[in-house]
Amino acid sequence: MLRRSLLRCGLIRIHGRSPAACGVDPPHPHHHRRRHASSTSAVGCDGKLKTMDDLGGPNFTTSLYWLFFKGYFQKTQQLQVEHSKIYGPLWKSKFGPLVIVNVASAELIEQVLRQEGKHPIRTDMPHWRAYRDLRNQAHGPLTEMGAKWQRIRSILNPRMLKPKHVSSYSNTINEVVTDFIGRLAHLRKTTGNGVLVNDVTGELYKFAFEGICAVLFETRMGCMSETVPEDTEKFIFSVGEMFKLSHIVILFPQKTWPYLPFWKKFVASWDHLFRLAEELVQKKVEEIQEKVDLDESVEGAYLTHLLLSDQMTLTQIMGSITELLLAGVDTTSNTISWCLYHLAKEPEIQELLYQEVISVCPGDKMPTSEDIVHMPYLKATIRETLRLYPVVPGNARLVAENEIVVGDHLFPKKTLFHLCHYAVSLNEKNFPNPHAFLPERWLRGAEEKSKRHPFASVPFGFGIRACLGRRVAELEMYLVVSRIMKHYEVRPDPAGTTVKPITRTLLCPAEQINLQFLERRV
Ligand code: HEM
Repeated sequence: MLRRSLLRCGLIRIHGRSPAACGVDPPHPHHHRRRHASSTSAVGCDGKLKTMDDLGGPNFTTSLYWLFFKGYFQKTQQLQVEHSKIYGPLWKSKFGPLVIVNVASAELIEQVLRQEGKHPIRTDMPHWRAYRDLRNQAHGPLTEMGAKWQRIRSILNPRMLKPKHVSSYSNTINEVVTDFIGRLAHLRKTTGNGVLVNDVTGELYKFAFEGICAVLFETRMGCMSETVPEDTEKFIFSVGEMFKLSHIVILFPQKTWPYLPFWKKFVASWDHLFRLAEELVQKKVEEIQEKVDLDESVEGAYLTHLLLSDQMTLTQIMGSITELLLAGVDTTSNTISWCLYHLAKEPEIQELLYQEVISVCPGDKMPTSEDIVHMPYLKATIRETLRLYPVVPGNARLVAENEIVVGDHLFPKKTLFHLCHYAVSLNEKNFPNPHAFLPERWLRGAEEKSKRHPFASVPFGFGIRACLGRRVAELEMYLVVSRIMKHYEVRPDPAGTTVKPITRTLLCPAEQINLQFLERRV
């Protein structure tokens, strides 16, 4: 039950594909013999396939012992590493009737991902869906499934992923970055003896929230000002509350939810999220209507496009926009926090970044997405951050419709896979000296890069259900990190605190990150 809840709160997918379509013949009833091995398979032509029963791994008691006695409950990313050392790249964890197959090698992860069906489905997320059913709200890209999910993605994808559209968000994001740099200056002066900024992750959370709202709603929320507007505070609080309660609600059987006190709070948090989204969408509708009435041309970015394109109802737009917002704040802000935390310890890397940024954008010139193309070291730095701290450290998939071959094992329908991205991207076979922060790994021509398995680090996922916000997130990260490097030399907290990662669905800093920002003398 507990593990099921952890997985449900994570990123579970259900996908199906006919055996022929995924290059796997139907198994022989007695001898599971594979005829068309996939390109990455370790099984020879005559190799007999093993079954789930042949797979090793901890039983329920052992798993509980690791989680609660050995203290890995909040370090499940590290549990991937420890268990893969004991059991190898493929093992099963049993939680009562629930069996999870852990996959911890780049080759095997590729095999699972390449057998993805036409409509991969994330976990049924019954608690999130139950709220939407209760309030007649629409599902968005995170919670929708099947053909309906595909339709949503086909509408949302172009303006989120196509480079020409994404680059048009540079100015909007740069405005938010300008305000963030101003906020850093203010915090240093008022609370940090002229240099220190406390809780950089919290500040970056507001930055990421403001940035994604500016892109999605084309509206500034005021998170960068000294006093954050009450409605915005409440929105941020409701997101946190909803995520926190999600973990609790899912522990109980669905039929008991209406009687649970925290179910009411959970519903109230969602109500607030949808209410604010509704207000913002409504405001935009009125703005557009006014312009239309005055015969003025209507220009705008994401939301305006969705409203004008008429492909979704207002309710559907709200459902999708709310979910984009939920997926797009903690992920980006945690990654930028980790990046700055590491850079603070690496003055030489900062110097290289600084030189790169000022050579492409001298003086007051703000970087655009076209400028970023000429900043390979910046891109490599963000990429290395995502390797060392994959915000989604483990991604799960439930193969619902057909049997699946992974390595030399044949798994039955409805097998739940847990893809151990953290263990793989920190394995020295894939990345020598894996704990070192080495952006060079990602530079074109790096010898190591050319030999590396393409699935050794896939921080945004892979395939048709991969991250919808990847391009926007990258742009936000490039713009904010490059401009911080231009203005400041970042140094560690003088208190010398070491911050370790923990898993709260996402990979988060276990403690507050405080950093010094020393003004660059130009
Ligand atoms: C550093 C930032 C980010 C990282 C590392 C990240 C990573 C991921 C990962 C690993 C997935 C699951 C992919 C899979 O299952 O294969 C995902 C899904 C998703 N992400 Fe992101 N993400 C980030 C930022 C964003 C942003 C800014 C947005 C919104 C604008 C966003 C929206 C989504 C959505 C909607 C999904 C679900 C897609 C679907 O199920 O169709 N993400 N993300």
